[in-house]
Amino acid sequence: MCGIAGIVGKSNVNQALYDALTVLQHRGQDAAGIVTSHEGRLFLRKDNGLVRDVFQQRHMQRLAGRMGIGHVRYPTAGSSSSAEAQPFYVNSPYGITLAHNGNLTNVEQLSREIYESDLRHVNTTSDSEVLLNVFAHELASRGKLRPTEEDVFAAVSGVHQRCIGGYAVVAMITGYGIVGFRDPHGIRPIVFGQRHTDEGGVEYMIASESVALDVLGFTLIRDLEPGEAVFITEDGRLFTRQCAENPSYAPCIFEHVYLARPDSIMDGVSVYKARMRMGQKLAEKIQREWPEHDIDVVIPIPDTSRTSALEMAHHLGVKFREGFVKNRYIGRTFIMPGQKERKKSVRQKLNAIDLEFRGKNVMLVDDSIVRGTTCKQIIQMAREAGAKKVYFCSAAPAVRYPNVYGIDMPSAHELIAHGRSTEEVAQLIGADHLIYQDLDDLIDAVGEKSKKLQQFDCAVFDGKYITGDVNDVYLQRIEAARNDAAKGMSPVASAVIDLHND
Ligand SMILES: O=P(O)(O)OC[C@H]1O[C@H](OP(=O)(O)OP(=O)(O)O)[C@H](O)[C@@H]1O
Ligand SMILES: NC(=O)CC[C@H](N)C(=O)O
Ligand SMILES: [Mg+2]
Repeated sequence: MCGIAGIVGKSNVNQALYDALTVLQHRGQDAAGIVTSHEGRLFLRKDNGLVRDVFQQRHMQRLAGRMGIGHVRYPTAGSSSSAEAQPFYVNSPYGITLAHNGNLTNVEQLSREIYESDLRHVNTTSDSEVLLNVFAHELASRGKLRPTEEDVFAAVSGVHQRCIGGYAVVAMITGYGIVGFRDPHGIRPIVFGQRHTDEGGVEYMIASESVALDVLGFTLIRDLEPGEAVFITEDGRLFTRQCAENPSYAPCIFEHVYLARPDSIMDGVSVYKARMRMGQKLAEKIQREWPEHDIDVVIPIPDTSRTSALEMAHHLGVKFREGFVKNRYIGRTFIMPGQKERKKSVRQKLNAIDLEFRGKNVMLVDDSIVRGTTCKQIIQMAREAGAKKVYFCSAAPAVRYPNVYGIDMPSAHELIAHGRSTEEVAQLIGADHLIYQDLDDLIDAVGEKSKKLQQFDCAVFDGKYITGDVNDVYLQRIEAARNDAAKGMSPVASAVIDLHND
């Protein structure tokens, strides 16, 4: 998951895009970028680092223009080199820049096609640069000097026919406008909204999560449907079109578990409320399967599990206490690139308040257990703080299978629950008792109040990949290419062939 944003405004959009990326920072901490367009010229700034580190005042001053797009990156393909920071650029046709959240599963075939049939050159190993070239080729093949919305939507249909995987995209066509589109299963999220300027004009924004619209004073119009595209012209006219032949809703359920901010509304569902229902269902499971429990206190593992832990404690009728204090200057550990960094960060990030643990049977609650980095250390910290018994609860089911649609979990063997029973995981992490949410309960927690959400991409829990093209051979290939050890090898840095960027 990365964060994407695009704005067509009535005055310079650089500051608004910067603010939007700051709000979306939880979706990617590795690199950030913004490109704006002014009188047919593009202005780009992108690099590795957090938003606040990448953009200095001199960069902001250069980013002139009333429309632009931005990106915060968490790599799932290629390398984490700054050459793969987004947005990406191609000069033909029109000058197109693109920012992508997701991951393509047929990128090897597409790369071949781009070179052999489309006669295009791609200079990095990023799937997003491939996606940009597919879109550019489809738009070029319309053969128009001045593209209309019909041409843009036809190009998106071409992308849907060729690309497989998860993708939520914003792309800027220099001199024409900004297009946003979503893959035909709606795996990755994307919304759009509007705000009125004091002069009575309307500005439009496209973003990964509604919280970015909220914070910038835009009102949410709606989510893009799976397969749908929205095109906003530079002069502020908005068009939408369904561009896929057989679209179906199967959004990634992990957005609700961990990725998204709780104050976002996704596909009509409040992430906050979905997490509360996860907590309630966990409490019901404990009451059902362990009615004689002796839990003295429920303690969340900050940050993401707070919402479900509070609700779980309430429904269990057990005290809720904040037993861990989080260092507000440390970001999310799960989306850090290497295991060494992740491990170190847990200790730096969380510290126990001993008096909440001493002599008690504590139930620690996290939103999920993925590699087990967090829970192993946290359980040890709880014991060191004097807990009598340490129980552990996960608001998501066991993560047993890789993700291939935009979350960096490529290697089954790095997942602590892969091929292991709940008891085996409990032993490995050192818990006296471990409880996972049932998948049906998670699905109900997210979808029960929604008519359109009957299906989700739950591949990390059940191994069923919604795009139908993911088999063992593919999984072995990405595991070999992207496991932690492989990523740790020094990458052959791609040269930056790009717009001026300093
Ligand atoms: O089993 P693991 O591999 O450790 O992954 C799971 C943990 O990682 C995430 O926390 P993170 O620190 O990324 O973010 P948060 O502050 O939003 O909870 C998640 O909330 C779990 O705590
Ligand atoms: N997490 C994402 O959405 C990543 C987007 C893209 N696959 C990249 O690696 O840059
Ligand atoms: Mg966490």
